[in-house]
Amino acid sequence: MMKPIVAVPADNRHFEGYDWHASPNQYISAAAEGAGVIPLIVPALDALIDVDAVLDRVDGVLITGSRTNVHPSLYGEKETPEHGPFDPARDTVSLALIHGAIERGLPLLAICRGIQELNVALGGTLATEIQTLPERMDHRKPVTEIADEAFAVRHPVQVKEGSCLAGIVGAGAVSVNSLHRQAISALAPRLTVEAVADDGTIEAVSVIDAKAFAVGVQWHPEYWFRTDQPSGAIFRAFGEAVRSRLSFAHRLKVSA
Ligand SMILES: N[C@@H](CCC(=O)NCCCC(=O)O)C(=O)O
Repeated sequence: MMKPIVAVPADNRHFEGYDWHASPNQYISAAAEGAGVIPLIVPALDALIDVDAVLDRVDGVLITGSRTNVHPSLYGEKETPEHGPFDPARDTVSLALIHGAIERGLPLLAICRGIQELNVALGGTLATEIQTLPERMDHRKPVTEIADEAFAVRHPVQVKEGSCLAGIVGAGAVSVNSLHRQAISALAPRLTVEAVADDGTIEAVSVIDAKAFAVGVQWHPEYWFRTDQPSGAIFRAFGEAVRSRLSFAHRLKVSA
C-alpha cells in the first residue's frame, strides 16, 4: 500500500531576513517516524489556500503546537496584549483543516495550540494566562535554552476510563510535559474531555461521534515519541488510523 499523507498547517515565521512557512521538526519527525506517514506542510497563506483541494489529496491531519495564540475574535473575545502573539493566516488554514477533517472522517491529531484550535473551531473558548487563575498550576514553558529541559515531563494528567485515549495509553495517571499559558475554557459542544490535570485544566479531548480518530492533547507527545511509551503509542495510534483511512479510500476506488 502507498504511504499515507498527512496535512500539517505551517506557522508564519520571520528569520534569516525572509518570511517562512515553517513547522518545527519535532512534529514532522514524529509524523514520519512515529506515525509512519508523509507529512505535508500546508502554507499559512490564509484564503489563498484551497483547503478542500488539500483535503481531497491527504489521508489525515496533524495540527501542531506553536508559540502564537488563536485570535480571540474567533471565540468572541476582544483582543488584549495578553492574548498575543498572533498568526491569523495559520488560524484560517488550521481551522479549515480541522473542520474539513472532521466532516470527511479524516483522522485528526491536534497538539497544544492544536487542541486549542480544535476547541475554537467547534465553538468553544480559551482562557489566557491560566497561571494567574485561582488554584491553577503554572503550565508555562520552563525558562531554559535546553530543549530536553523545556519539554521534560512535569505533571500527571488523569486519563478517563473508557475514553479513546485510555484505549491507547491506559486509564489513570500519565505523566506529561507542559508548555502553554492558554487552555480550554468553555468546552465546545462536540468535544468530550479525555484527560484532566490535577488543577482541573482540560488536557485532552476527542470529538463526539467522530467518524475517525479525532483527538486533541494539550501536552507534547511528539517530543518524546521515541523514548516515552504513551507518547509513542499516541503517534502509532494516529498512524494506524490514517493507514486504515487510506486503505478504506483505496477499496472504495477499486470497487467503483
Ligand atoms: N500558544 C498557546 C499554545 C502553546 C503551544 O502550542 N506551545 C508550543 C510551543 C512551545 C515553545 O514555546 O517552544 C499557549 O501558550 O497556550
